[in-house]
Amino acid sequence: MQKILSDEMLNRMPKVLLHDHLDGSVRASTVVELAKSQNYSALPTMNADELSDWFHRGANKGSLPEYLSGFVHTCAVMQTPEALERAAYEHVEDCQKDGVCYVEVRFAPSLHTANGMHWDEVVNSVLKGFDRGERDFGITARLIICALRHLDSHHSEDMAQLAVDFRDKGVVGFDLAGEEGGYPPKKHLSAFHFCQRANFNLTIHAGEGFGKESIWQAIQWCGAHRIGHATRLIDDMAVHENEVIKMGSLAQYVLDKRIPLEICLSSNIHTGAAASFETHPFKTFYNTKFRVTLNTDNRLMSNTNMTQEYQIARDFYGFTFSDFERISINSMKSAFICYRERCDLIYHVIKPAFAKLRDELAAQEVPR
Ligand SMILES: O=c1[nH]cnc2c1ncn2[C@@H]1O[C@H](CO)[C@@H](O)[C@H]1O
Ligand SMILES: [Zn+2]
Repeated sequence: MQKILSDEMLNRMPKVLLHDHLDGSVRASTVVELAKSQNYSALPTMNADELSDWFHRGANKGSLPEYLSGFVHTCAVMQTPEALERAAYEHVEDCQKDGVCYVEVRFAPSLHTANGMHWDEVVNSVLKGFDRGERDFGITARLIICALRHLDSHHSEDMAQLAVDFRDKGVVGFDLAGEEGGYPPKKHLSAFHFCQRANFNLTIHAGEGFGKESIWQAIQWCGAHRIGHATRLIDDMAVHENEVIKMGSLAQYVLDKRIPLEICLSSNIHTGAAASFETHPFKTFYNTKFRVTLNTDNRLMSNTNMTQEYQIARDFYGFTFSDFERISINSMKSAFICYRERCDLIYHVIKPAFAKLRDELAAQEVPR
């Protein structure tokens, strides 16, 4: 019989988080403290709980541009090396408390130069926070650098170069983020080609605020190895009674090449990429054997964490212990660290922890 998976057990499952924005996940209390110390007076409230609600209300309007509007404030208070290091350090701590064993955090360095920091200093400060966090909390944190899709191709080329420059210091990938409609990834081809020639990792936000064409461009023009969100990939499939009965060539390609999809359930509801958890295509993707991963996107704006995303998978899609183990392992397989490190984490961290939890579950009294 199916055992009940408690929230506490979901929290303790070793989770792998591949899509999590630094500037969308900073603690509300930290935003308030930084604002006070920096005399930043534009926050709507100086009360951390109210601020947290305010961010979430602003994000939960069913549109990506509205969702993104709150980032002005988090970025405004992260303009010094100390503030960035603190946010990065706390990020690792929060992930560890959430049962995450490996996290790839992303952010856009160009949003942190308002007070004159150079990109190198920006990136170094975040990596310093991760280093300290890794030592104190015993989990692994790596960085992905985002270019912003509404800026020009010189900007994305600079960010691609920056990411590759830091490849041996903790940066593992390059991404394109920001408003999707009207800003196709193809506009930043030179940055992606630069990364490809450097044998570097690429993920691209696509199929969230725009349709499947954006996913197609991200993969076939830009060479993305993973897709951020990919929600609208469902538009390339004919579904009847929850079964995929026909697939277009793009969906078939994504399935056959095992391209990982960085699914962000709560965030998708907030931005309007999906209307509800019930109608979200995640379960269809999972049942059809797409390489899906579960992610938070923005823990502050979407008022979530990994345990909560796992709760949603349990409550709305009937996920079992084995499903969660598969998701954690598949996510780790999809990470941007090297193969040996991925295997190490799978065989020495994830599998043993799931084995222990499985024993605990087996020891639970079975109702007669
Ligand atoms: O769901 C999203 N879709 C697209 N862009 C996003 C999303 N969440 C955050 N950002 C954008 O990425 C930047 C760097 O972290 C953020 O400042 C925000 O503008
Ligand atoms: Zn994102």
